[in-house]
Amino acid sequence: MSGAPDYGRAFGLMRAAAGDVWRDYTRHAFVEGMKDGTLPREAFLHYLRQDYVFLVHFSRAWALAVVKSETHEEMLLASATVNGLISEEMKLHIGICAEAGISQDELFATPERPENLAYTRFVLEAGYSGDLLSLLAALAPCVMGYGEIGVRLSDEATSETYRDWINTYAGDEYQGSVRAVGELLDGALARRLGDSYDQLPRWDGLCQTFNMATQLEVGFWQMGMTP
Ligand SMILES: Cc1ncc(C[n+]2csc(CCO)c2C)c(N)n1
Repeated sequence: MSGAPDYGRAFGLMRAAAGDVWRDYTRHAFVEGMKDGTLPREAFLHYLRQDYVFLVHFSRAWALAVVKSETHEEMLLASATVNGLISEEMKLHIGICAEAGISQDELFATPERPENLAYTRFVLEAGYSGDLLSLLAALAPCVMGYGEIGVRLSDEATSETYRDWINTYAGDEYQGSVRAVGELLDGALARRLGDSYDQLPRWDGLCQTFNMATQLEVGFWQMGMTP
């Protein structure tokens, strides 16, 4: 699609293979509601509370990426992501929830929705039973999708209501980390499978993992619409 940021070759191929599912994710009604400010505050805060729980498990999945790394460079990037998640992204959630009167105790005690559990445990399982490639294929929709959504909403938003959220993902710091994950994915594939990785039988399975994680993102937005 024209105008979408470039996050590397493998991501571009996986995104194209995912077809309409990618669009369902990145242009979900929840996203469009943040764009024009019509998303009810109650839905947004419910989403944020679930997303806090999500980030706890996602941090664990990125920690598993350190375990599954085979080079110092891979370890550096995976560990930087673990740190970014715990010390930056989770703080955004704690801050916005605090402003809305949701205490840390309340936030930390959020009961996990099944759609949330399904997504994070799917990602962790891809990592437990697979190698770094399987794990990164499951992690990529989350990282790149929010990068794409952030950039588009930063251009197209017609309301200031959700500007903090949009700016976090559209910002240079986050965009730099998405490009770095794109390079990690490209490098990890070339290292393990060679440059023609997309011609191998293994590639289909990786695209299926990416596709399933993208569907689980759609389910997560849907869950967000029903507090
Ligand atoms: C449901 C859901 N999907 C994606 C993200 C965004 N996100 C979560 S972890 C991570 C990687 C580290 O930068 C990113 C970008 C989110 N917050 N919630």
